[in-house]
Amino acid sequence: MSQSIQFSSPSHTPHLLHLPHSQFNRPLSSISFRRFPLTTIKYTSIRASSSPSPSPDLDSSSSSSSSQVLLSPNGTGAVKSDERSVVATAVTTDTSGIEVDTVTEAELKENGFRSTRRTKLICTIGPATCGFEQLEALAVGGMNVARLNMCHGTRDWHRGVIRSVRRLNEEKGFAVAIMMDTEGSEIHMGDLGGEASAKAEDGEVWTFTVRAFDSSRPERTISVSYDGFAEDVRVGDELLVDGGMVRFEVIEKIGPDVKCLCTDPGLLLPRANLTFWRDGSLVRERNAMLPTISSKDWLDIDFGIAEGVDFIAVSFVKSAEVINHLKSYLAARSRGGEIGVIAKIESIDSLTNLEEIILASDGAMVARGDLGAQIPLEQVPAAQQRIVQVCRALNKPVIVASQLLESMIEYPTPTRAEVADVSEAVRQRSDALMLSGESAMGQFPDKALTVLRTVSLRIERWWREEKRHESVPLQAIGSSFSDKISEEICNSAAKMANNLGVDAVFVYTTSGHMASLVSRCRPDCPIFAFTTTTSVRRRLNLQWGLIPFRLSFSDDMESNLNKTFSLLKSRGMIKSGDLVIAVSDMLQSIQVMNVP
Ligand SMILES: Nc1ncnc2c1ncn2[C@@H]1O[C@H](COP(=O)(O)OP(=O)(O)O)[C@@H](O)[C@H]1O
Ligand SMILES: C=C(OP(=O)(O)O)C(=O)O
Ligand SMILES: [K+]
Ligand SMILES: [Mg+2]
Repeated sequence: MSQSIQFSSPSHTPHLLHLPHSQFNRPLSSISFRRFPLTTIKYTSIRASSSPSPSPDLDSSSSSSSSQVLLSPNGTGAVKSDERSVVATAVTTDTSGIEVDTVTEAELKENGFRSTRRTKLICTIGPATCGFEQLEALAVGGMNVARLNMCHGTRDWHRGVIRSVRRLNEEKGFAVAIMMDTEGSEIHMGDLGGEASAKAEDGEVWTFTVRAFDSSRPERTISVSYDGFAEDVRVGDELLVDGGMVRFEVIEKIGPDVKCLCTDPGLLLPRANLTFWRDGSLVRERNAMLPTISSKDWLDIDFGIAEGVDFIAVSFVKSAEVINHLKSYLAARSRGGEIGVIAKIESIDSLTNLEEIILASDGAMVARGDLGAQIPLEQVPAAQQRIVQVCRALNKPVIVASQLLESMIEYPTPTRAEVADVSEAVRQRSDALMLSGESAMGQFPDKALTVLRTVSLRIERWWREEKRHESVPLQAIGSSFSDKISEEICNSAAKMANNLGVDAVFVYTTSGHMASLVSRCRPDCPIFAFTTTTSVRRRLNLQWGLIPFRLSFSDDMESNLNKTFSLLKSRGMIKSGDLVIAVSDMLQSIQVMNVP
């Protein structure tokens, strides 16, 4: 038997209360069935109530699916190494209509709902991880999103990776999303003529030049991407490579060549970012002249649209304007709202305009690599906390990125300080953590991912054991009345979930919005998000606590629940007696019930 609260309007005939049904007639503990008063609130529109059968996703991964197909996500929890052997196959059973990746299935069966990982994991794909088997190992290890940094590699190379990830999703039932990260027009070094790195020693004089090389790179010479470089720098400026990992002082300018003395030695990596400082401040005039999205970036964006990426992360965002521009560009060229725009917060301007940028975006990234080159390092932790809080308040997913496990590029074990940094990001309840060089070109990509996964799980459990339910009041964000109702429903459902100790919140959502509202509350239990399209399912894979499933459903909640229970039960992913709260954005309702 279920207990429900429902909101309805005169223009919409709700399915009233969910009366006991043959499938729901287990008494809910000792509480006798009682109808909650039906709250009738007048408003003109109920989102999605008029479109109970959303158009099917055109994505190839869904084309073979029947209307009953239910897909479960990957990487929601820990994967023991001995499970890897069983993980390889997607299970498709025509009779039951279920398709599910065995990682999630095994996880839910063995450890129950509580053990699922809430913090999402992003891996930058590079030479160390671009093969199909390597990508599969990452998916099995918990990768929710694969990031492609357009600063590196050719479009053909990126296309190969995108197609491999898509194939992995189709063949193994994963829901790994793809995030394309733009190069941006910031100044960076050339590609070192094919060398993996170059060592700059203390006291050496190097030449930074805008000249192109005909053949191989002359010794101690670095090409620079920006034509105005030699004109803009001055003798005495400090040149920071890769956010200060290596430092030089400008000592002489000779036409297109700039002679620089190495003051902090280190490894120069291909296409590393360059910033310059004068009298203790970042030189920014030059940046203001350059477009946030360069002409090369626009071509990459067209490529991303054509290849169907799920997110575009925009480097060096300065204002909301560029985000709005890109969003209208995408709306005109890709199927409605299918590509999420992530603002990378990595410049002083982006901090100044933080709220408006985040409001305009579909999410943000704390891009600590470049941010740490633009503001003093000791200010980065406070900036991180502020960005995470603003994203939470405005209900946008937030990614903490760069150097989380930097030492694991070379070593199989992280430093204690790195573990503490990962823990802090998890404790701040950020949606996702990101690996960069650790997974792109490091020696231990799978181990680095395992560290993120195990540390996330442990810190999340610790949080729950300490019963640190969120006491932070969440500001109201909905603009329409219908949105406000959805928000109140999700806030209440999350609170009820914590107070009643339910096993899971089920959310039925066509656009994904309702699921993100539940995620925003960071409830104690996992959130099963049922959505009708594979593209929404993949995008939800970036958000905290959401286990996104694809399922075709109607606006009849009782039949949706029946269908979900029987599909999940038949695969052993839930069991009779589990306590569930269900919310839906078609019928704005909250129901509490035991799984029959
Ligand atoms: N697609 C790629 N091809 C080759 N190398 C890559 C690729 N993506 C990332 N890398 C390597 O991984 C390093 C870390 O990645 P990332 O942090 O995304 O780039 P960056 O250091 O340029 O900001 C890069 O410096 C580069 O050496
Ligand atoms: C994630 C970042 O951007 P990129 O790796 O593209 O420089 C960063 O600067 O931290
Ligand atoms: K980039
Ligand atoms: Mg950056």
